[in-house]
Amino acid sequence: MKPAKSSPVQIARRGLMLVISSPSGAGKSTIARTLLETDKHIGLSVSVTTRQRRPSEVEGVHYHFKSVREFERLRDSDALLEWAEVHGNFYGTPREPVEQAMAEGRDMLFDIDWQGAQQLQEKMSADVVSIFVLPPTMTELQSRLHRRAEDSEEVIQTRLANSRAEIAHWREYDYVIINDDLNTAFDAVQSIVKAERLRRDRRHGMFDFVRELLEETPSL
Ligand SMILES: Nc1ncnc2c1ncn2[C@@H]1O[C@H](COP(=O)(O)OP(=O)(O)OP(=O)(O)O)[C@@H](O)[C@H]1O
Ligand SMILES: Nc1nc2c(ncn2[C@@H]2O[C@H](COP(=O)(O)O)[C@@H](O)[C@H]2O)c(=O)[nH]1
Repeated sequence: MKPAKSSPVQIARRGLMLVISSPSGAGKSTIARTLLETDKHIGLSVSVTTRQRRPSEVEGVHYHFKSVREFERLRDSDALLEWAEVHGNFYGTPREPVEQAMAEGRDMLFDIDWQGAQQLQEKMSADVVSIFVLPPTMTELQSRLHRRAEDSEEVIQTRLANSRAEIAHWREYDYVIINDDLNTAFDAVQSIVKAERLRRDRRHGMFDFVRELLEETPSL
């Protein structure tokens, strides 16, 4: 006999944590921004940082800009889910908005480095899907940092010097994409999000089915 038709899902599906990392200038923030604009079902985890605000950045939208003292206070009171020193500044993910989003089944995007990705993977591996973005060439990476024209030459050189060590972590990610043509790279990210949501929804829907299956004829 076939099991009874499954009833509506009882347990809330947890949100997806989409982590995107790359060396500076490879284009992860551009891809992330496009995803946030086109997909209303994903929100951005707004990090705290001790870095200087760039001319184009808005407090509370791109980052919460903090002094080192304020950052240390947040870190030491366990208000950060993960944190790292990157290119000489501190960055961290506020814990509370993430835990709330996950519990409510809302998907979240994290534009964080490999150290942060490792920490989230250790703490919340079941919820994390990670993508590493590579530049097509190192020359193009350098050109993009210059064309962006948001950082001093000294900062650009520091970021370029750090890029090889960052790229060395590519294998730790679930997906790796090359951001040569932006549309192609963005399509790949959209496909990943779609597939991962489908996988989670299907697995989640199985909870009720399996429960009913096992309850169907208890004597068997
Ligand atoms: N596929 C692409 N082709 C050409 N330019 C690109 C492409 N993707 C992004 N860019 C440009 O490259 C520059 C760097 O991109 P972006 O700021 O997104 O990099 P990032 O990886 O987020 O860097 P960071 O880690 O420093 O924040 C920007 O000026 C952006 O417009
Ligand atoms: N571990 C974390 N890394 C973060 C976080 N927020 C941003 N970042 C990463 O820092 C570098 C530099 O960013 P930029 O905005 O100064 O160019 C980049 O790799 C970001 O992904 C965070 O909360 N935690």
